[in-house]
Amino acid sequence: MSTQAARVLRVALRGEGILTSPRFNKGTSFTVHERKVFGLTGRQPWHVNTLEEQCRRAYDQLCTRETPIRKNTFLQSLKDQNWVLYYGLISRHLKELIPIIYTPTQADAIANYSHLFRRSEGMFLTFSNQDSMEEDFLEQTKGRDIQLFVCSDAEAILGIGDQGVGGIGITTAKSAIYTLLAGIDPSKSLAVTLDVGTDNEELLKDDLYVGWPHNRVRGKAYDEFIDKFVQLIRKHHPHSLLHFEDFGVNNAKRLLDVYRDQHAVFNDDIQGTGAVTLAALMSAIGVTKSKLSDQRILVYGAGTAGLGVTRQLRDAMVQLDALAESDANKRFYLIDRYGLVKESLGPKVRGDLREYVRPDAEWEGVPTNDRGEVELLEVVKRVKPTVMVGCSTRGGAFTEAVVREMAKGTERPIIFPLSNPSRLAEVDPKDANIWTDGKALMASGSPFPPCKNPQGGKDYIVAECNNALIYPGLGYGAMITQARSLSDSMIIAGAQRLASLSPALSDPDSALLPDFTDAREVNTQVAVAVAEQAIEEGLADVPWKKSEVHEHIVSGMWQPIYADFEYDPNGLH
Ligand SMILES: NC(=O)C1=CN([C@@H]2O[C@H](COP(=O)(O)OP(=O)(O)OC[C@H]3O[C@@H](n4cnc5c(N)ncnc54)[C@H](O)[C@@H]3O)[C@@H](O)[C@H]2O)C=CC1
Ligand SMILES: CC(=O)C(=O)O
Ligand SMILES: [Mg+2]
Repeated sequence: MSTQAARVLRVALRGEGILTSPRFNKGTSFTVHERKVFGLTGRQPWHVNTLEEQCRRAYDQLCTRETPIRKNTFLQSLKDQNWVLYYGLISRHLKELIPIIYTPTQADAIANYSHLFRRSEGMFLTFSNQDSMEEDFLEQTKGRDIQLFVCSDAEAILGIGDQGVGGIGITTAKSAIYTLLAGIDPSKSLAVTLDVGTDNEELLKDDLYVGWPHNRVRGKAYDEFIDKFVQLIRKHHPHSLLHFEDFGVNNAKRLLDVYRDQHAVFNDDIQGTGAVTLAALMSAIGVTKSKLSDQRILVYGAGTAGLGVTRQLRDAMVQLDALAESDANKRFYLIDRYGLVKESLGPKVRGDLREYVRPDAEWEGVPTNDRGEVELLEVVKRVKPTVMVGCSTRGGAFTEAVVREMAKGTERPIIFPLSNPSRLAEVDPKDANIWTDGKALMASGSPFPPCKNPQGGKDYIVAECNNALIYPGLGYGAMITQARSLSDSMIIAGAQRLASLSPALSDPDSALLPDFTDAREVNTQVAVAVAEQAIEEGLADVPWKKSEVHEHIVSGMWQPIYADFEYDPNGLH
């Protein structure tokens, strides 16, 4: 039982004020005593409901909404009304409802943000208003103990690209996942959209677009705007964690590198995706009984996530298999929109991919397309990859020919189509399962149904390899220890802990990662590993021994349970 059940909060709001505050509203669950004290007796029907009853009613209402996007809108509206009920309901139906509030459905909600708009949530910092940025920032944060900022400039939302101000929908979703899976108190986190304009012509043409209708600001002016925001966080919330989400490929890694020595910052698409993919791969090589450094890894889509995955796997080969970094780099074959990343592409290749550029000599005699590029199928034929990871946003790119070719070169092809939402997955796991005769070991970015075993026997559960399975724990482990930074070793510790929880460890025919039904327990374990590592490395700012970490992690988690309220004019509001 949570310690929070017996919590008493002193609250300054009364009447309509408390009923319209999603943080404090309990709807029909206000007690008779609270109704008297807070002026609610005449504002509520007579019956006092339990949270359980409220959840049943809300679930019945949700079930009348027939499409995922209508369910998403219903849940958003519930979140605007009552946080405990919203989180309580989703916690009771985690596996069913995470795809509604997160990928894949949230992608549609974001793409239609200006048309679905009812009420704003989070903080909107707009380029054209930057002269008053500090004032606007303090309006929402002054006196609040904000421990987590989740921000996006919305240039690369999931796989659906530039979504302008609609990108607030990814930061609110990622914040909600922090609460659901790592118990972050929703009053202590803030979702922020950094509206620097958009290059999405559809949005710019739309007269209902609610963001700043201007082309994306870039270069020095962009950097100064972002810096202004980061310096506000450093000044007013020095111990908070700053989570970057879905920035464009030219900014994501660059901003992480600029700020990681100044503040505890985390880029989910780079570090979270890298960590969850490392865990899935460790689990897969447990099945194939091989080492990380034995793999030939093809990464299709060398953008933010592709590079994040490559670096994380490379660093793990160095740290866990004692490979020299230059040798580890050679285990990777990167493909982007211009084909294989190789020497003769010259300046077409982004600077941060340099370490993985393949020498031209290695590709002499290999057929190229009209533009002289080496395409995916030819790379597969030549390299015989043991692992193929997709982060390209190209739905269906792992064709039947590609997958069958891969299966010729390796006994158990490891195939991770990570692009979101579901329609952008590089291959539907059901097809890859058939084309490999059930041999493929798979994990996907969005949820997919289990695959039938072509030989009969039990279905193959496709693990959901989404950073949401690990980032809440990575972030919470850093936050609770007030770590000065989220180090690479803390991330590897989290990934190893996640891999140790894989069902495939005890049964090689099972999923490569734990199921999302268990995602809260999984993230708790990840947070413990991260916090222990922070203490070990001297990065933590708490006087705990490692043996005390678990207790602190669990007792620090917010639970969707109603506290008892007392009225206090100087209390919370
Ligand atoms: N499963 C997970 O946890 C995560 C999944 N993702 C997904 O990965 C995908 C990519 O995301 P980001 O890296 O943030 O985007 P990004 O835009 O930085 O990267 C996409 C890369 O794919 C390349 N690309 C485009 N067309 C291609 C083609 N035909 N062949 C090869 N490469 C091609 C682009 O040039 C770019 O470098 C998205 O669908 C996103 O939802 C991203 C983060 C986490
Ligand atoms: C999962 C995630 O972070 C993405 O698709 O961008
Ligand atoms: Mg993302």
